[in-house]
Amino acid sequence: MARKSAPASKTTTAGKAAPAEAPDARRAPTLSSLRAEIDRLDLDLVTLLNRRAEIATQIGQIKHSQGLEIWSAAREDEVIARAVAGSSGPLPNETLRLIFRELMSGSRSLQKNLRVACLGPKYSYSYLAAVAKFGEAVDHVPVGSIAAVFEEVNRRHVQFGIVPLENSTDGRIADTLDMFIKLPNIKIRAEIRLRIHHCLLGRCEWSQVRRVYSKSQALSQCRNWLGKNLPQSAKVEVVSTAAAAELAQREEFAAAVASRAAAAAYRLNILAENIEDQPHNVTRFAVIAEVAEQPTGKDKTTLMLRLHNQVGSLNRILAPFEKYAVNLTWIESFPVPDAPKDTNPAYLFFLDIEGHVNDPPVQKALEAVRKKCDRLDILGSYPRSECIES
Ligand SMILES: O=C(O)C(=O)C[C@]1(C(=O)O)C=C[C@@H](O)C=C1
Repeated sequence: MARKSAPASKTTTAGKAAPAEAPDARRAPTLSSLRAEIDRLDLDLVTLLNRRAEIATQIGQIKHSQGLEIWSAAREDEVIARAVAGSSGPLPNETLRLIFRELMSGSRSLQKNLRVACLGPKYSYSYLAAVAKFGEAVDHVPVGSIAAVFEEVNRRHVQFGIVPLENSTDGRIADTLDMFIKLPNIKIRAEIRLRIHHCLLGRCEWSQVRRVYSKSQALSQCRNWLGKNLPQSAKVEVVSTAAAAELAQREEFAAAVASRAAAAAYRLNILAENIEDQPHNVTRFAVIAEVAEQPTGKDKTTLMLRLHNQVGSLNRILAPFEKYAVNLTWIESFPVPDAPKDTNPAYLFFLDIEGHVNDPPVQKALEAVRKKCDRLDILGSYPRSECIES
């Protein structure tokens, strides 16, 4: 347990006079006395951390015996929220969040070694989102495309995948929505709302940059900045921001728009930071898996609907949500990929609603919606999440 520092009063609670203070106790703490105190606290922490890990292992055994999943997004959010609420500083909340994330990542890995796929290479924003949700103690499996993340989950090569759903500046990520159409059995298990700060990375001087590599969305999120500050350079789209950083590492007069973490990983200089046009630039990622999530009490649900190609069909499917007071938080239309070309294009709609599919008002609304559309897929109910820094 944490030891307390020397008492301020010389009188004990029992009213007896305390023994005279040793001369050195009155002196200001020294570097070595403070370090000795930290050494003692660290040993106490190690004991507590191991005790916690033992309990998490027992929980893992119970989960195995009951066929329950090891990872619980809702429980992990709850543990972090409780730690932050119980803190009176001076550690910043973000630091506490990172410590508890790694603590749970470590205790989870004692229960089971999880594999998590994301769009790579390492230090892409998808990779940063994966680390933000699962910590470092999982096998991160960076793959070459969003489609490959879905395939890895579908073939059970990994338990979870991380895919971007939408960006606050740039809108929906078509490659992800397209894969939900192809593999509607894949479920959303959690969301990660990651604040995205882009940097310009390179080996040369800013004035020498001839080409700027990045993922299309990142180039688009920095369009004004790039137009103003690097008007002469060619903008070249590549598969991910981390792939762009790799290229900027190899080419002398190239730069990449990528994360600060990518700068360190690919040994690049940060030529400029926070170059995103909108200061509030957030990407929402989905954690995808084969199995759906249990209700947590503060959930949302993502739906995919195919409408009849008729007047008023969108209106008809929205009415039940109003009737049963189910709040709608996102709506995106997407042309049906396999629709015949000679007719008006048919549209799929992606919708987020508040609540879990097991909640009675959501059930009633969905029962009514199902009767009014061609097809309804429930892509998942999962806990709503806070925005976190990248
Ligand atoms: O509470 C649990 O279910 C645990 O398995 C323990 C624990 C933790 O370390 O706190 C670990 C993994 C889960 O994802 C959530 C929490």
